[in-house]
Amino acid sequence: MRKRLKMRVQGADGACPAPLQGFEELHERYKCGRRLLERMREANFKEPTPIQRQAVPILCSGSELLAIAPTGSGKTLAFLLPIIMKLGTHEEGGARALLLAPTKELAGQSARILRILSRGVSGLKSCLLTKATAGNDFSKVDIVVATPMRLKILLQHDKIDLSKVLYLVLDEADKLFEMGFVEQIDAVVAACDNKDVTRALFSATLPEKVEELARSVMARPIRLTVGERNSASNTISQRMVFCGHEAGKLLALRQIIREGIKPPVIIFTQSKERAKHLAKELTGDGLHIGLIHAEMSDSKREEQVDRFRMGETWVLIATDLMARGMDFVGVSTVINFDFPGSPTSYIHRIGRSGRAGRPGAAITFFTEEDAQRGDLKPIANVMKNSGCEVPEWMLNHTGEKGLRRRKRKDGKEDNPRRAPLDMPMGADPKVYAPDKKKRKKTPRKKNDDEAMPPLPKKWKGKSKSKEKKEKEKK
Ligand SMILES: Nc1ncnc2c1ncn2[C@@H]1O[C@H](COP(=O)(O)OP(=O)(O)OP(=O)(O)O)[C@@H](O)[C@H]1O
Repeated sequence: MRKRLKMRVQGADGACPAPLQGFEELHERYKCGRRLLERMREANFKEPTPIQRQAVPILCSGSELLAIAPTGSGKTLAFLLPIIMKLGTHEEGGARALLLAPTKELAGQSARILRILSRGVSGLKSCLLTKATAGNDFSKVDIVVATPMRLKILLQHDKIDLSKVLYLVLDEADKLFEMGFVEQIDAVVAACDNKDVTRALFSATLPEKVEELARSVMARPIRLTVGERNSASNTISQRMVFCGHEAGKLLALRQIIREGIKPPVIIFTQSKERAKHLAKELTGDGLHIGLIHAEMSDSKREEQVDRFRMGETWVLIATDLMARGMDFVGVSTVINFDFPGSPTSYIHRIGRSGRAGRPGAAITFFTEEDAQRGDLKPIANVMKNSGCEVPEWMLNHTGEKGLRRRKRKDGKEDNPRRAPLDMPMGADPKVYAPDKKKRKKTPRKKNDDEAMPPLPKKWKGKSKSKEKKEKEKK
């Protein structure tokens, strides 16, 4: 079965459990309750996807796991099922499973699926860590879903005990291990110090360097790969559209819309400024436009996600904030209005369509400057590897000396300077492009999740560890 489903297992020393034939087998093999199986059927999960067939038995057997499978291939259920099955029923005394995700939206989405699956099934209590829930009593919760920064601050204030955690899952693991998050991840991994903890890392992409880092927090994991490493889902048809210069992009977009495009659609820009500008340009075109970026308040972001999910908005203009993990049913097309900064970013952005085996489409705009920066070749290679036709010149085009995109020291993607969307045709982009040096800097948080609320008054008392020490003294 592994060969047929393009699954590869490494590091198991011949001890990898057999893949599942079907969900029913979970009852015989792992005593999965009938109600959970029923709930899955109700949710239309009839047959396991390849990653679920193999990852669920690995996690149920207690092995640590590094799982890499394409976008939209069902990784969420692959880590939620073993947790729900293994934790059984509600217990007080501290969280026994912890899910980490890089964005609030993704954490919220996983928490939502967890609630749907476990409601009325096991009595397990889960909590999504947000500003509003940060003061909760986590000793009464079985499963915590969080972003790393928020959790690290709770740990620093001694407001959560992770020593009972038996399952630690890092979703979109490569993003979590990017510079900026490493310190928080280290703190969380160190706090999950139960000797029986099982750690699992999931993503659609795992660059080799990041894999080394990821392995440093695990003990002899099994490495499971489904499909080709670092490739796009093969249900997405992909094409690039040449727009000349920045000014040509709006024209190209309106042309595509005029030709008829089926909603829902997601359009990615490289920055919140450009997302806002594009939304303004398209308002009045008769489209139902949504907009989401990291500068918005939590409630606004939530509202935008909900409206898009319910079909109230047809076109969601977004930054890379929405590129990871978000699952909107039936997104027909993803448009990369601004060229993605890396193949990883490309794979995740376009992976918002073509999910759960459905067909999807991705259109990527490029300008002469994108080609000069040498950005085309890596993306063209991803397209070719997933079976799309790509012109030969793109696969060989390495950009122009002196104009190539520079790599930042911290490994993060650097956004190139782009002329504004409303620049007149034929105008000199250098005149219109904002000068980086002169651009007014607004004070920015290191990353979005650092917006931690001040400690509620009731926390200002003794920390748990201080209380413990005092008790021990007595
Ligand atoms: N066994 C199944 N049968 C049918 N649909 C499924 C099954 N498992 C998951 N799905 C559906 O597939 C879609 C994608 O699942 P999920 O969000 O878990 O993908 P993913 O692999 O985590 O993607 P990404 O890499 O983008 O985060 C969801 O809509 C989910 O409901």
